[in-house]
Order: sequence, then C-alpha cells, then structure tokens
Amino acid sequence: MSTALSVNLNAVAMLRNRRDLPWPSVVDFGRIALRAGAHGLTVHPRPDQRHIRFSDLPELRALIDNEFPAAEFNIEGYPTEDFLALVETVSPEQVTLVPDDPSQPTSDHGWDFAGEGAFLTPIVARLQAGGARVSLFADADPSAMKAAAATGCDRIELYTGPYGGTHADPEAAKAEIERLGATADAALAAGLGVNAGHDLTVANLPALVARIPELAEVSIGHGLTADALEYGMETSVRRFRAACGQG
Ligand SMILES: CC(=O)[C@@H](O)[C@H](O)COP(=O)(O)O
Ligand SMILES: NCC(=O)COP(=O)(O)O
Repeated sequence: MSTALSVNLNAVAMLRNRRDLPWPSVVDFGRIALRAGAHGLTVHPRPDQRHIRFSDLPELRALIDNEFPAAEFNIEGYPTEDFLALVETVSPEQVTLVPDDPSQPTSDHGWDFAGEGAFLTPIVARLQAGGARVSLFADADPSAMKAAAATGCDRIELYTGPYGGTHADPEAAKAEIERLGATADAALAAGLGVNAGHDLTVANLPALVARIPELAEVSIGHGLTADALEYGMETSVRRFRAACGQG
C-alpha cells in the first residue's frame, strides 16, 4: 500500500493574502498539485480567514468536481457550529477535526480522547451521515487509540510536529518515529485508518513511511510550499530576466 499525498494550500493562501490581488491563486496551485499526481487537496480554514478564505472552499470543490473527480477534498478545523455548517456546504470527502483554539498560530496538539470523546462522538456521526470520512488529530500516544476509536471516527491523523522539530537531531527523530509508529500500530489494531501531518518534508517523510507502511495519507503544506519556492525559483528568475529584455 502506498501513502496518498494531500497538498495543503494554506501557505499559498497566506501568500496571496499579503496583497489585495488574486495571485498566487489557490485554485491554480490546487490544479498544478492535482495534475502532478497529488491524491487530494487539504485546507484548514481558521475563523480569522488569515489564509484560506471561506469563499475558497466552493471554488476548490468545483475544481475537483469538474477537473479531477477522483481526487479528495480534506477540510481541517475545530468543529464549531460555523465550521460544521461551512463544511456541509461543500461536502468534502474527508473532514479532519483538530482541537485548535482560534488564537493558535498553528495546530500544536491532538485531541484528549478520554476527556473530549463525548463531545466528538455526535459530531463524528453528523459528518459521516453527510458522507464524509472523519479523521481526528491525535498526539503520539498508543494508550489513547481505544478511546479515539470509541468516537466512531474512521481515521486518526498523527500530529507529526514534534517529529518535524527533530530535523537536526537524528537520535530524537528515531525516538519520535517510534512513538508515532507505536501509536499507528495501536490505531490499526483498534480498527482505525492512519493519516499523518504537520511539518513533514521530503527529508523526514521516508523514515515515517518506512515505519508505518499502512499510512493512508499525509497532508503537507508548509514544507511542500517551501520546496516549491526553492525548486521553482531558478525558472522564475529566468522568466523575469526575459521579461526585462535580457537574452
Ligand atoms: C492540522 C494541521 O497540522 C494542519 O492543518 C496545520 O495546522 C495547518 O494549519 P496552518 O497552515 O494554519 O499552520
Ligand atoms: N494536516 C497537516 C497539514 O495539512 C499540513 O501541515 P503543514 O505541512 O503545513 O505543517
């Protein structure tokens, strides 16, 4: 089984929002990602719309429906009533629920399944009744996976931020991989599928996928967008030099 890649467009949207201009366009970058073979697109709209705007969602839905009908739309966020209503207007194939406070700069922890299971269970059922697969953001903690499964969710998404943070420390990276791997083992044993995301890169993905061969999907935004800038910069400088009239 190979791991599907869902490209998170939050970083593209954040760049767009620096100006009152329509570029870079999240729809155009979504199209490039899907044309290049990405399995799906991920967005994580936050209440302040600092990157993905609510108006982006129907446009991305239309992109998938009209041009890439086999692709999946994954919407992530904290399940307020506003978020759930927004999600229900665009019928994503997957919803990933994340326990984010609106003031958080980015996601930095998973659900407390023992404490918040009763809150999550009816929300999971409501989203599934609408046709979505539901994934819950989870810390690396094998002992929490039975409680995660008790919510009725389909998958967990392993929070890989602490693993991403070990990029300069191979021993710490090994320890994080083992914690993530043990959590994936427990999730699979509890009947759940396993996704992963946060601070994944070309450099740190291979070891994760090797430890968790059943990993169904990774969603990647920040590292992939940084990579795209690095590997696209040379071509862009040449294009702009040509526009300046240089030979
Ligand atoms: C749940 C998760 O790890 C990602 O959705 C991440 O939170 C992206 O959000 P930002 O782009 O706002 O950092
Ligand atoms: N679910 C994680 C995600 O969508 C992207 O996280 P990141 O690659 O931007 O850190």
